[in-house]
Amino acid sequence: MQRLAPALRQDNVPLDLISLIKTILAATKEISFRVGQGHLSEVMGSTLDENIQGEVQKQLDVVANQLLKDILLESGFVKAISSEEEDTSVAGNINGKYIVSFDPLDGSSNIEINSLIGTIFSIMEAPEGMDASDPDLFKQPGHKQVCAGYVLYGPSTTLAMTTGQGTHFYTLDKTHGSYMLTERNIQVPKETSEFAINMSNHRFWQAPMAAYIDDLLRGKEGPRGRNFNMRWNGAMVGDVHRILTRGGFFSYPVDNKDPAKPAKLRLMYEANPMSFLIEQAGGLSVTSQGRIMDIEPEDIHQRVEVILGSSDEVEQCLSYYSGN
Ligand SMILES: O=P(O)(O)OC[C@H]1O[C@](O)(COP(=O)(O)O)[C@@H](O)[C@@H]1O
Ligand SMILES: [Mg+2]
Ligand SMILES: [Mg+2]
Repeated sequence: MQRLAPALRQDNVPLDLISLIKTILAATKEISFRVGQGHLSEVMGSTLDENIQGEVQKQLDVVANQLLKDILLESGFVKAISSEEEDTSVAGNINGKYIVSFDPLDGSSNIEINSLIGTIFSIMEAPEGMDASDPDLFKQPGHKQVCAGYVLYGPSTTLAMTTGQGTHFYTLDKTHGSYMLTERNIQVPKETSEFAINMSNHRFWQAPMAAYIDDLLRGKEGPRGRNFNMRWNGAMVGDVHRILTRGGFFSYPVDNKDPAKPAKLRLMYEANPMSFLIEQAGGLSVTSQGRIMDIEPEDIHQRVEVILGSSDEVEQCLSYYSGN
């Protein structure tokens, strides 16, 4: 079994990028330890503060954010960071080559039920000639990512990561504190009979998504001629991990539940990194209008519709929008 750094060197990943990845992963090892301590850790529970999205932050969100932020800003590798838990981007080293966006804890409503949570990150090169505090540093489409990944704090701590040369799984060996390469070149099967969507929003969806899901639910007797199974983790990291492992369809579509918030997932630190991982594993990741990684961002916290997973099923879903 190979350790992470030699595996990345073998893929000719630049040494400064490897150092940055190792820096992010050092924070995730600490988060993994704290998550594993559960209620033994004094960091469980809620703070009274709300983040910019108006959600009550869990204490663990705050701690995970602080760990990542501190280690990244101290490293000197980054020009700026942006995080779900920071209202604005935070300036780092003016000479830093990279910018990092992250969701320090994804699936935070799962914390108190001891279920799946994770950290999602996305790395791009910083455009030259811009100030470290310039929020426009982050206004680059997802296809500019040089690395993306998540760490899933499940029964084992698993890293899924891509540097543009396939998506690979690594497992944290807690006896040595090292991420070990456990599966190279993950492939998302083209076909699937499993879907993930928050069904409780059905009445708020647009007609094409409702029609697509209704046809899946009709199973063997419906137009698809086979039965479909459903899974929903309430944490995108858990759902995407299942899809990378055995295929599947995932969507958080636009809905009219809250007109001020037609989409739920965040482009910069949820949709873009997951899209890079899924595409590098042969899957598709789109909105009903086009490829997610081609979206020109306008805001570091912008939300976006997400439809991703096994390519045949994503295409099936899109055919309901195009009427084909
Ligand atoms: O509450 P719902 O509708 O089940 O939404 C679940 C979705 O919300 C998220 O948890 C949002 O992430 P955060 O926990 O980082 O806010 C996604 O991971 C997940 O897919
Ligand atoms: Mg999240
Ligand atoms: Mg979060």
